[in-house]
Amino acid sequence: FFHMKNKNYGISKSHEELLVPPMPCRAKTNVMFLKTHKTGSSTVLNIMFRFAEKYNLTVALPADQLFHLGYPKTFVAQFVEGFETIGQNYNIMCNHLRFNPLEVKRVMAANTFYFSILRNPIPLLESSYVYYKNNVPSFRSSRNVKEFVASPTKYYHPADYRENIYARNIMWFDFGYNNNAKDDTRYTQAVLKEIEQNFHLILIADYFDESMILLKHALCWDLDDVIYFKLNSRSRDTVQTLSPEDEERIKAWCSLDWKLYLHFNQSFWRRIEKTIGLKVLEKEVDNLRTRQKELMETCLSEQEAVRKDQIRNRAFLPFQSGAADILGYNLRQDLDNRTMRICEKMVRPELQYTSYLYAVQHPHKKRKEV
Ligand SMILES: Nc1ncnc2c1ncn2[C@@H]1O[C@H](COP(=O)(O)OS(=O)(=O)O)[C@@H](OP(=O)(O)O)[C@H]1O
Repeated sequence: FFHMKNKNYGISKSHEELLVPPMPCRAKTNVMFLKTHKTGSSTVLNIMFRFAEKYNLTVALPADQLFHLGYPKTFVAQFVEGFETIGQNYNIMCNHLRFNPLEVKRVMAANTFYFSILRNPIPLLESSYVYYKNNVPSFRSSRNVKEFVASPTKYYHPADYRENIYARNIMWFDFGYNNNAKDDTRYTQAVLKEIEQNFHLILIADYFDESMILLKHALCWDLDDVIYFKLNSRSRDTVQTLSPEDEERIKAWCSLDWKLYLHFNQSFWRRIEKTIGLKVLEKEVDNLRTRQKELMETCLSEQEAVRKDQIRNRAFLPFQSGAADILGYNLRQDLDNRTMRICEKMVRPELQYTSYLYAVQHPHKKRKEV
């Protein structure tokens, strides 16, 4: 896995790069991704699964018929298929789980790289509302997201805390903390510090391409490893609009997530400045988008995601939920076998990919039914 860290920069090098000779680095293959909800995390999971396949890595997959690692229960090692025999020898872990560092460390090697992704809590709550409309009591009992955020306590009751996790500070919850905790500075500072200690990198979904470049550098991966097609997005007509007042209400209602987001958004940009710099970032983001466009032209019949009822092959139909129309892709039918394999991986939704890898890694177990 050795290659030069700067090999994808192209011909024109920045002043800084010429002064600092590129350091050889080794691609990290022990990686844990905390998959947060409605943050672009299915797109990241697809990147992780493709990397795992490329290098024949062992993935810590959910046991038996589950598609998540025990979520919303706090993670324990027994949620991983084969843990009793495989022990602390997994390379990749990226299915949904509620973070619990000591138990995750029982599964992942000591030199594992930990990262996660956050999204602005305002579009996140709207996305969550539409997606979990039928599952979450406080969403079910309100007419739309505007009505919910106008007076959340009218719909959000302590008796339903467990079912209501998607309605308040969901990222805080995914990281393993109490999403109904009092927003007290000493407490939030302590949590932020703990997350900083547990994770090597926190990405920001609102700057997804910049995040992929930072990830590529941190992991010493190739550009092609972080090329993606956007997965799990909604048709525009299932997105509900929010006013500036609604946005302020969400910041107050999800204040723990808001603090989390502000903190790591700042450290994300500081990290970029300190490592690759904005100039290199911009150039690499351009490269990523060019490569992504090329691959979309190669792989797809339509050059974009299509609505659920337009997806021809049901094997590529993403899981549908709530009031959302989750988009997917149609592959071109004239692809040669090798290209077809590459393209299939790019568009394979989370559940189908989890089931497929499970069948490959645990051939004697019953396949997960999607
Ligand atoms: N590349 C990229 N850039 C920006 N945003 C992206 C990207 N990929 C996915 N998304 C958006 O993320 C939302 C889906 O998130 P998840 O995949 O984490 O959802 S899930 O919890 O696994 O169901 C979903 O948001 P909404 O469309 O607002 O619902 C996706 O559109």
